[in-house]
Amino acid sequence: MMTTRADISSPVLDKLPIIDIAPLLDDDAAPRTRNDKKKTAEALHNACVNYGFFYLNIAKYVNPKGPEELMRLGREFFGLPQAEKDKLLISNQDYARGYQRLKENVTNGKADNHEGLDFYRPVENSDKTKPLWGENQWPSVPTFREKYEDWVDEMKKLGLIVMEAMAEGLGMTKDEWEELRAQVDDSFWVMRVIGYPPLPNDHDGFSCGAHKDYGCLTFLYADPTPNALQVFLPRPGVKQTDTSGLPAEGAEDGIWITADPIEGCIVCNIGEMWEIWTNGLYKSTLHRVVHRGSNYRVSIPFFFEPNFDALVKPLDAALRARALQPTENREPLRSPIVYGEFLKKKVGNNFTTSRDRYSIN
Ligand SMILES: N=C(N)NCCCC[C@H](N)C(=O)O
Ligand SMILES: O=C(O)CCC(=O)C(=O)O
Ligand SMILES: [Fe+2]
Repeated sequence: MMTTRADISSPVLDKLPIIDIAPLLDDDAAPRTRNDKKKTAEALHNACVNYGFFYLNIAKYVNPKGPEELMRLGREFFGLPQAEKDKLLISNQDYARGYQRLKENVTNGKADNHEGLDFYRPVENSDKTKPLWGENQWPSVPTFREKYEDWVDEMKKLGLIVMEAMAEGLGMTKDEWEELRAQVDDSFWVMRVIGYPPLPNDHDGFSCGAHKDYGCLTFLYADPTPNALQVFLPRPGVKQTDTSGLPAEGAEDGIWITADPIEGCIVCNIGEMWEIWTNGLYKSTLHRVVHRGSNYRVSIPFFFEPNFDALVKPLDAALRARALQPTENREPLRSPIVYGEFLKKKVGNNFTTSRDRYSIN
């Protein structure tokens, strides 16, 4: 079952896979059910090896009315007068939790053409002078908080469901899964509500520059706007037509494909922690947002991340797979990191306003 990156010059692989999570929701231990779960786990494994980006059909898991309502509430917030939104500025708290004005986010050193509202896992003994340790700032839009908190609960549970299936797909034993589970069972999750006006001056710049997500699994619910989210698929020998959005480390040959919303599905991609856990077998995929349409786009990514204190290092199951490869193809062993420390560095680089607070030069 263990495969390496497949030949992605095949045109069929330009289409991101769609994986139905329904078999993972069934508690029935009947052999048939087990087999369906196994197939789903294998599909996740292949999607992670070949793309790092895929759709999860969650129609059996959430009532579509839920996320539609989140979208409506998000739009209502972004539609408020600037002074109202500014009451929730991240500078009131820990320079992470709260509202960020248009172009306050930075990616690859350039301002992103979006505004956003970020929430993190609440912490005990909150202290707004400590990076990431402040309090969430909820808008006064009626029912906003309760509806979004419901979504957080649903997405946290979904995170564990998908993680367990991925553990199976990677060939982990029950004990190995328990060990991994203990690193993600108190997820230091992040939820963003992002508002994207059209790009100014004939589509200058990026709505969000090319990046990898930081943690484990991103679950993205977006409005139906097409051609906004783009995913980079490396393809040796195929020169990109548009290199401008790429950071240097990812400046390899390949193509950008769009990941347009599909009804009943969320877009899912894996973050850098999966890259470390699998020692590079699963690549965290570069993506960016280039919103050239004339509407105001809203997206709601939920980042299911490891626990703040999780020590993330290559998993034995990934090292077993690595041992099967010819020596010359083996990736060097990744260094362990503590997720929370890694996150602090990332967030410190994220805003024009936060660098001093996070001791970034
Ligand atoms: N996990 C989060 N918050 N993801 C948002 C990533 C957007 C890229 C970011 N400005 C960067 O430069 O890394
Ligand atoms: O808005 C989107 O479609 C993606 C946003 C994103 O990649 C992020 O916030 O990390
Ligand atoms: Fe992202």
